[in-house]
Order: sequence, then structure tokens, then C-alpha cells
Amino acid sequence: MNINLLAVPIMYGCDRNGAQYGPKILREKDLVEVIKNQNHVVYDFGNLFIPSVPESEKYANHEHIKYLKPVAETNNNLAHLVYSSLCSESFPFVVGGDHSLGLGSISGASKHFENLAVIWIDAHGDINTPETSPTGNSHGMPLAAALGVGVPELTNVYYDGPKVKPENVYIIGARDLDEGEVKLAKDLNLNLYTMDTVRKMGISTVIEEVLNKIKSSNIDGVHLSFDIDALDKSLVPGTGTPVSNGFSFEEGKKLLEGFLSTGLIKSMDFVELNPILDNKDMTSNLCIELINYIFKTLR
Ligand SMILES: NC(=[NH2+])NCCC[C@H](N)C(=O)O
Ligand SMILES: [Mn+2]
Ligand SMILES: [Mn+2]
Repeated sequence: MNINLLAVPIMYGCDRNGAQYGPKILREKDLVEVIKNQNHVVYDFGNLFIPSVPESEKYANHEHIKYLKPVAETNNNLAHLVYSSLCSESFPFVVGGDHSLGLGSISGASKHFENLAVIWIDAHGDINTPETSPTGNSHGMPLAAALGVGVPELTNVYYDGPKVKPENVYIIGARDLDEGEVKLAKDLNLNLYTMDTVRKMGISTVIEEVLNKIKSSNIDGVHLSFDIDALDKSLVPGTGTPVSNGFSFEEGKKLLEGFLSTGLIKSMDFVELNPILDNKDMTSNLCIELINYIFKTLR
């Protein structure tokens, strides 16, 4: 397959120094070679330009959302790269950076597809709004913004209005949802498979159910957004918001393969590696292993 490697070294969405170095360390660990060795052609687009804004201007654009302007601008640029990749029949693999970039990916993919579905594998829902966010960090908001909920600067990224319908959103592995997120998921009737639900149903049944729903709803493209904090806290010290009771490495692989082997996934994010927080490269090494597996199973 042709793969467009889109690296987005952004940390404005998590406000935690280090997340911007995800692409750098993964490249040092032969990211490009790893993908090529799984029989893909890689077009490395280099690092997306991230505007530099001093910390003193964190709240210059909004009283509660940090770095709103550079986050919106970055997502706008990313969206166009994702859209262009899809137009040229290349698979956009977006490497973060923090999860605020999920908005740009979804926006680009949704311009290309008539009816897009989004699978969001994450310990978090990332469906906060300025009103519900406990932190003001926009990496907790991208999925809400893609659904059309939030400030116009985010909900109107790339083109005005919602990018994905609530019935086409699948959140898997959530175990740290804020109060307002639980409410929004309910109000919009999102397909929410919390970790508790996954444990009750079993991973295979969850995969099967999600795929059946997608196949029966005239979806023409699926975007998979993978936040490494979906994995258990003990496995990923190098991420900004780790949460216990997460997936094991084997479970993570099983989930990824379950979706990637179907041929339905047309674009993907891989986010939230923070090398500065890492413990002896344990997380970045695990990321490389996962990425190897992703491109081994991608159809
Ligand atoms: N992509 C992430 N790791 N998001 C974590 C979000 C944490 C929390 N819910 C917040 O809004 O700040
Ligand atoms: Mn996330
Ligand atoms: Mn997360």
C-alpha cells in the first residue's frame, strides 16, 4: 500500500513539554524502515509546521482553551494533507504529537468520504468542550469538535460544520471520562464501549459488533484514531495522561488487527507519545513494535 507519513510535532493540545518529540524519536528508531519492511511504499512528508507561540500567550485566543489559534491552524493544515493523501489513494498515517490533531485528521477524511465513521481507541473520550473541560487542554476536545460541539475555531476547521455523525462514532477503552463527557456521549447516543463494557463483552465481541454496525450503515471510509494511553499505565510511562486498568500489549494488538485487517480503515492517527516522560525508551520501543504490527496487518 502507499502510505503518506504525516508527522505532527504538536504539544499545544496537551500543554506538556515532550509530546512534540514523538515523531523525532520514532524516526530515530527507524519508523520509516519499519513501515517499508512490511511491504509498503512510504512517502515521508516530514514534520508539519507548528507555529511557535510563547507560553505567556497560552490564553491569548480564549480564556479557557490553551493555544487555540495554533491548534486550529495546525489542524487546518493537517486536514488538507489528509484529504490530499486520500485523493491520491495513499493511506495517511498521522504521527503525533498530542491528540488534538485528531480533529484535523477527521476533518480531512470527512471531506473525502460521503459517510465517514471514526473509531477512537483511548482511555479518554476526548469529547470535552470549553465548558466541560477540567484542564483547558484541547487534546481532550477533538472528537467533540469533529461532532460539531465546541468553539467555532475548532468546529469549523477546514470547512464549516460537523465532520462526523454521532451514530458513526465508536469510542473504545474509555475509563477516564469527565462528567460532561459522560453526558455528551449519552445526549448524542455515541457508540461508547467503556473499559467496563469491553471487559464484560470481551474484545472479540466488541470488534465484531463495531464492524457489523459499520458494515450495515453505508459507511464508505473509517478513520482509526489510536491514543497510546489506551494501553495500561504500566506499559506507557511515556505518555502525558496514563490511566490504569488499560489494555495489555496483546490486547492492543488484537484490537488493531481486528480493525486494520478488514480493509475498511482508510486513515489512522498514532498519538500521545512523550519521550521526555519515558522510562528508558520503554514506551517508544513499544510504539515501534505496535507500528510494525499495524503495518503488518493493514489491508
Ligand atoms: N488525548 C488525551 N490524552 N486526552 C486526555 C484528556 C484528559 C481530560 N479529559 C482533559 O480534558 O483534559
Ligand atoms: Mn486521546
Ligand atoms: Mn487518552
